[in-house]
Amino acid sequence: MQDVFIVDHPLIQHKLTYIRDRNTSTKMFKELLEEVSMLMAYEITRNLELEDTDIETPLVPTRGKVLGGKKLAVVPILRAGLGMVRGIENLIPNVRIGHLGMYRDHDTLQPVVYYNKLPQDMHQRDVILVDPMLATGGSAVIAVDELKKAGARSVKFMALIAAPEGIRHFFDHHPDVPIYVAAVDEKLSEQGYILPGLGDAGDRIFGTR
Ligand SMILES: O=P(O)(O)OC[C@H]1O[C@H](OP(=O)(O)OP(=O)(O)O)[C@H](O)[C@@H]1O
Ligand SMILES: O=c1cc[nH]c(=O)[nH]1
Ligand SMILES: [Mg+2]
Repeated sequence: MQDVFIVDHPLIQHKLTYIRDRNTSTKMFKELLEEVSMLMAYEITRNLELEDTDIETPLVPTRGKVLGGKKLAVVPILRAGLGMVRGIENLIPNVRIGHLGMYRDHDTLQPVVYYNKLPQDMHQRDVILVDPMLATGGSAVIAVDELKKAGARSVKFMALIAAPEGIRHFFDHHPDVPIYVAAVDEKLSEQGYILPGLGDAGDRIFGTR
């Protein structure tokens, strides 16, 4: 399949420009990332199943639609993925949250997994995996490996910015998992940073540099 959906609503493009800007404060960075995540989640959840339900308005009985029984989970890749969770929770307050902790080794750029806590009933859940950055794609590939190992019913990957190299690497391993991004940037730097990108997402969210 190899589907890449670029969610480039004008509001998202506007906010993304300020997210990229090095002069944007930690507070604004977090708020903007949350807002963009909510807007992207609106698009990702477009095909959620609905079922009929009978209710009464103050005037007459009627039939309405509510979300069907399909179970969802949001799984952020720590740390930076945490910055995208609240925006999704604003739309789906009861969504279950799993956590996958990993960081890129600075020299090898290989992901190192340090934490895995997923809902027990993953085989019943459709998962939205979130991480702002898809750079070499190494972290996302390992994360989807973990989700598939846990039996996830389906997986969608939502990132803010992707590098073309990362998209290719991701689909080499998981062609069945669609990618949703706000932007596909030009390329990776020699140090494995996305260009033009936004710098180190985790450091900018948590103010660690
Ligand atoms: O596609 P890749 O080349 O694997 O790079 C992307 C990963 O790098 C960043 O995390 P980082 O390793 O900086 O950890 P952090 O979130 O704790 O800062 C980012 O949030 C992704 O998880
Ligand atoms: O540009 C990049 C690449 C990997 N991780 C980041 O946070 N930023
Ligand atoms: Mg980081």
